Amino acid sequence: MSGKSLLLKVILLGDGGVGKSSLMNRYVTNKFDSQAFHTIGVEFLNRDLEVDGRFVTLQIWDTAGQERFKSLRTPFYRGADCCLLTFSVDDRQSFENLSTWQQEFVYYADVKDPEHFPFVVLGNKIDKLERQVSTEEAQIWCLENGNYPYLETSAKDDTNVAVAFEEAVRQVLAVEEQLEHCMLGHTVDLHSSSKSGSSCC
Ligand SMILES: Nc1nc2c(ncn2[C@@H]2O[C@H](COP(=O)(O)OP(=O)(O)OP(=O)(O)O)[C@@H](O)[C@H]2O)c(=O)[nH]1
Ligand SMILES: [Mg+2]
Repeated sequence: MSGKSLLLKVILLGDGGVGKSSLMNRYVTNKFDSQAFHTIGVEFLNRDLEVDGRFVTLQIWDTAGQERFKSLRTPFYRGADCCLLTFSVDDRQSFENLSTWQQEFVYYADVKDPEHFPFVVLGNKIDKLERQVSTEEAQIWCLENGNYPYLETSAKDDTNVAVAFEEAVRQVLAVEEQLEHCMLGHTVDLHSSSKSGSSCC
């Protein structure tokens, strides 16, 4: 087990009102406000956690989903280690906008290798009785758009909230491990006469 704490920046994106601030506040302060105000620009909170023996400080960046705040949020995308694409299961439009959010993130964060970037998709407000998006179609979207993990959450009931942030950490650590593995592979190649090497990078 490594004693060093890793600082990871995760960013919550998605339409206004889907529950991004509520998820962050539930996770960090264990509070829920049924009449939360829209976010203006960005806010962030930190939380320390341990995942699979690694100590991590999670820096959670909560962004304003409303279109009029676009120029206030996009400068903060750079340097994010993971992006949580969030929609609300009772709001079909917020689900249909996931691709737009994904593209906006890749563009403004200047992601060099979008295919391997760790996105996690969250379907929030599963405590609501009337859904407009089924679990199956959300899973299909995730499968077809990059094989992203999909989690259904409720910031109100505290369902899967910690699991969602832990999954974000796992995704980042998995990419990091893959990179380390590739670098090791290349080191071995330098001393090898064989042309066959690791192809994972
Ligand atoms: N029933 C239910 N309501 C929720 C849940 N999460 C958030 N809400 C409510 O939905 C509304 C919007 O939540 P916010 O967390 O402010 O949404 P947001 O995504 O941060 O919105 P912007 O800041 O405008 O981007 C608030 O009234 C919350 O109380 C949830 O899991 N279940
Ligand atoms: Mg907000």
